[in-house]
Amino acid sequence: MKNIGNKIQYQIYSTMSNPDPNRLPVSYEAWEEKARDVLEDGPYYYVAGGAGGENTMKANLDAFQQQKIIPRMLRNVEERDLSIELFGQTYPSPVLQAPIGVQSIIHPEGEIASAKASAEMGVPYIASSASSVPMEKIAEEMGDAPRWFQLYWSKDPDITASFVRRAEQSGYSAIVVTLDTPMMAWREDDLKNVYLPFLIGEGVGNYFSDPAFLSKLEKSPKEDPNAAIMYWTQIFGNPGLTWDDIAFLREHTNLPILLKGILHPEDAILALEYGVDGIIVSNHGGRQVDGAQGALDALPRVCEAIHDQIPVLMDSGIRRGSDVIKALALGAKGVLVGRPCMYGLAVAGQQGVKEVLQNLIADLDITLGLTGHQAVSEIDRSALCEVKAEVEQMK
Ligand SMILES: Cc1cc2nc3c(=O)[nH]c(=O)nc-3n(C[C@H](O)[C@H](O)[C@H](O)COP(=O)(O)O)c2cc1C
Ligand SMILES: O=C(O)C(=O)c1ccccc1
Repeated sequence: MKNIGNKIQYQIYSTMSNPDPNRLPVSYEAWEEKARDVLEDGPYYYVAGGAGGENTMKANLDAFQQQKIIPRMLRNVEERDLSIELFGQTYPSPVLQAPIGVQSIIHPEGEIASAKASAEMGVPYIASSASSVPMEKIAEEMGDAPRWFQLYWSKDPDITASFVRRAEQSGYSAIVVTLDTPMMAWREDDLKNVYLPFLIGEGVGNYFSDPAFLSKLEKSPKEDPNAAIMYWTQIFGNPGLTWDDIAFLREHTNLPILLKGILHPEDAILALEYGVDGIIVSNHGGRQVDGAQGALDALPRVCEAIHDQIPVLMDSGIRRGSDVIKALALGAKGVLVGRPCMYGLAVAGQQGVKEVLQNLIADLDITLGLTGHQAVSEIDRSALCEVKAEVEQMK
């Protein structure tokens, strides 16, 4: 992805004499607005909404606004390198697609369209446990392109073990365990709209194709869909988990294990003690604990606790290239992008997701150069204004 930003800018400006009347949006805000036009209330608010009064959703964006970059000059930024290394693999940029379930409510091609867009860009796709289609189908469509599997740790250990085994067998190269969603949060929009996609059989593709899940049913999901959905609601989450359960996962996979949803530095230390391979600082896009700290604000203390022993990624609020720079400056090795891709999917399927990713990476590349960096690996705290930290110390 050398100098992708200049190439994309050139491509866009070269259409000046022949403008496309059906051009897709560029800014995050315009994608969201268009998605609002094409989606019904239920699915739109399911994606766009957050927990409670959406204070954490706002805190995620505010945290990025509060950090300021100080660009450096005269540093030869003609050639720029966006690539990163994680678990022995090189990825073309520090951007990954966040795991997002139930994408069939957003677009008929759902996860297949998003995964193929990822594959086109070489952007790792993190397939959700709650995907509309089985993980094997996503894998098949992606060929050799990089992909990770996100695990919702079921109350039934047989299903958990089976998911991990299936992910390994179908070429996923890391397991992301989401810890912040052992149950669905209080989401006021969904309660108002009386909208929960699983109750209409969406987002259960991995479960309805799982031998361990199916073996617990008296009748197949085809014969008795309601019974299958009811059983799903009983086994989906596992609020009883503790740190000691991490050993169970270790016994069942050799893949790198990342914990998603860490905000507290002491949990970061526990993650190290329990031997996981990476963590993802996240508040689930403000969809779980309303009032939780903005994810970017949680990042520095978590990184201090981790001390570079394992990679720290982050998500929740990444919208533009400068947001990626800020996250990397505060210690993240990479970032996950959630809602922006889903608005791309709603508006224009695979092409929409591809353009969202492409534009974000192009913006990142240009901003990298303009801030005086030749490579994302060079970015550190010195890229940011320390005013905020100084003010905090004075308090
Ligand atoms: C509609 C929707 C569904 C999601 N489903 C999952 C999921 O299945 N598993 C998971 O770990 N996170 C899920 N997330 C959270 C994302 O992985 C990610 O943490 C969040 O979207 C990042 O914030 P952003 O949307 O501000 O980029 C979901 C988010 C949205 C918006
Ligand atoms: O909606 C979500 O945020 C989410 O993580 C989820 C949980 C279960 C199934 C699908 C998505």
